[in-house]
Amino acid sequence: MQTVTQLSDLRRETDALQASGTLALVPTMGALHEGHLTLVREARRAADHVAVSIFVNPRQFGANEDLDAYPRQLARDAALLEAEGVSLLWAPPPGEVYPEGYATNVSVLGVSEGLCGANRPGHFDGVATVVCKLFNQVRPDMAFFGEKDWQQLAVIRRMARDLDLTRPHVDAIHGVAIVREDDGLAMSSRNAYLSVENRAIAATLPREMRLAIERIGAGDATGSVLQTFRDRLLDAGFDSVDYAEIRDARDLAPASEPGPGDRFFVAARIGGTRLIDNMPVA
Ligand SMILES: Nc1ncnc2c1ncn2[C@@H]1O[C@H](COP(=O)(O)OP(=O)(O)OP(=O)(O)O)[C@@H](O)[C@H]1O
Ligand SMILES: CC(C)(CO)[C@@H](O)C(=O)[O-]
Ligand code: BAL
Repeated sequence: MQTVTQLSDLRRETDALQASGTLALVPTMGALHEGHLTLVREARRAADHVAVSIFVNPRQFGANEDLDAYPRQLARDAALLEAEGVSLLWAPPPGEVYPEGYATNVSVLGVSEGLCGANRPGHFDGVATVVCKLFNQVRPDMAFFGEKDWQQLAVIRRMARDLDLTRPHVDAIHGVAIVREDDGLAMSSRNAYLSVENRAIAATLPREMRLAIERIGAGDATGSVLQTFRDRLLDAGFDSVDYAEIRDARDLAPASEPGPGDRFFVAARIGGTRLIDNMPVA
């Protein structure tokens, strides 16, 4: 595996890889876990070569968010990726991605609004901007993202479609199902922030989501199911629920009568850590 940190070295490496087959990109912010490694394995199955980027992107963190605290463990991550047969690790410093004078923003309307977009103003501009840059830097044939960040995936697909991206083309942007811990909690680098006590409470999130979906399936009124869901998370020990909403899985439009094709989206906070999850309604 080649580790590259400078743009001036990147093109040589990606050209060499693409001379002998297809190239898949897996963008990450590092602190890798089984969720990321599942993306890498799917990418390896689909392409001849896999590139992984590790970049903690300052532009997608709000002023009061955890940019400084975000876990950085490049040597450990590099060893994990090497063991998975990754060909290229692209790990630029912030100044390489946003040099002095950098002034361009990619903003995707519609799907960026609501859900995480409402709680984290500017977050999806930061995501769209850096993913657009990563695509142009690496020019992969395909890219892999996790469905844990479902709204992010919708934003990236919308951007690729709207900007007529070809490397990768929108049809080559793949979503990978959420990888969960044994107790159902969606894997996330931020789970490492949880105390032992809060980690146990965190598992009530997917459990309560399944219960709520069952009640909706049984015909209970959605409004009262969602209110009970919020109350039960707070009773379990969560500090707050940022949102608990059912939306169309594709365009994220609010669903008035939940049914097939809709998903349940939740963000909730515990001990200062913000957890997100989503599941199909039917
Ligand atoms: N549990 C998971 N299952 C599937 N994909 C995942 C999972 N966790 C992360 N990913 C995907 O890995 C990619 C990189 O995500 P990122 O590095 O932000 O990790 P993360 O665990 O989501 O971190 P964070 O705690 O910051 O949300 C994204 O496409 C994300 O959706
Ligand atoms: C896609 C991404 C790597 C862009 O910084 C990030 O949002 C993430 O890790 O999901
Ligand atoms: N996993 C999405 C990246 C973020 O929360 O900033």
